[in-house]
Amino acid sequence: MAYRFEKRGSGAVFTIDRQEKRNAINEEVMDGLSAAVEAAGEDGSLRYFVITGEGQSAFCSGGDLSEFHKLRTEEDAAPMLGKMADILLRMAMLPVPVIALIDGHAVGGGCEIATACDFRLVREDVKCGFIQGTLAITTGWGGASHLLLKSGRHDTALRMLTEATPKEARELLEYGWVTELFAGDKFGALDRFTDPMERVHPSVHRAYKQAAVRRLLAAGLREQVREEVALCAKLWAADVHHEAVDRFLNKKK
Ligand SMILES: CC[C@@H](C(=O)O)C(=O)SCCNC(=O)CCNC(=O)[C@H](O)C(C)(C)COP(=O)(O)OP(=O)(O)OC[C@H]1O[C@@H](n2cnc3c(N)ncnc32)[C@H](O)[C@@H]1OP(=O)(O)O
Repeated sequence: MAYRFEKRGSGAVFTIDRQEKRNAINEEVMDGLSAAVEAAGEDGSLRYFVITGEGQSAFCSGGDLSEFHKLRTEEDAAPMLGKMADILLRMAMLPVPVIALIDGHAVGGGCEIATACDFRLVREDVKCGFIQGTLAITTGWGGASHLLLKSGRHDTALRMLTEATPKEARELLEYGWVTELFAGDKFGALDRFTDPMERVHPSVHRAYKQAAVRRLLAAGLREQVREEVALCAKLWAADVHHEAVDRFLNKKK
């Protein structure tokens, strides 16, 4: 199984479990996350939803390039990009706080997943970044739209996207992307973070979350994500992208 979905106390935790691929997202993980988001949306007892990666090497390394490299054209790429973008939108709109528990590097689509969450708890020595630019594509799962609408700072958001380099967690704390840094056990960090929330009636969280979602939707998040998917799909078809992915996949051969 490429993922796990478990209740943990009053929360639910989705764990991507593909350490050998640095927790890259394939169709199986997408389908699992989609089902988990649906179940979480229907669970009235849930206080928060957490997404994390197994092991300490990577939270998530983005789309599984060995699997998605077979998508060659704009028409091939758009459904895959649109499917994950829709799952992340639904995850972002869950009626409870959504937390990315980042205990390893988060790059490419992994950084998009984290950005779609409400909070990002990040181990202090990991790096995160929208490295898609190094593959001659933009973000294609809606990450830039989530970032640009949620981020207080236009300049740091654009820097993250355009520089396309993984950045130290400490720098991303200054940027406002990291909510809180941690060292040591990730579930200890999660419990310290959720402890104050546990003392507030869950209906309060759900009410604030509803207000936050309403603001994002009013600002056009859904439409912007759709445009982002289309733009990425166009770039996906170019030779320069396929050559960059070839280089990544063949780097050790
Ligand atoms: C498709 C959607 C698109 C989007 O819309 O956002 C994307 O996500 S594009 C994908 C962006 N991701 C990448 O470019 C890959 C990034 N990976 C890395 O930078 C590194 O792997 C890492 C995450 C920093 C970890 O580095 P390290 O610990 O040194 O591991 P390795 O690099 O040696 O990787 C081990 C193993 O895993 C394979 N791997 C890693 N990432 C992916 C991936 N995204 N897809 C497929 N395979 C991946 C890597 O090839 C190695 O395999 P082996 O050589 O067979 O061991």
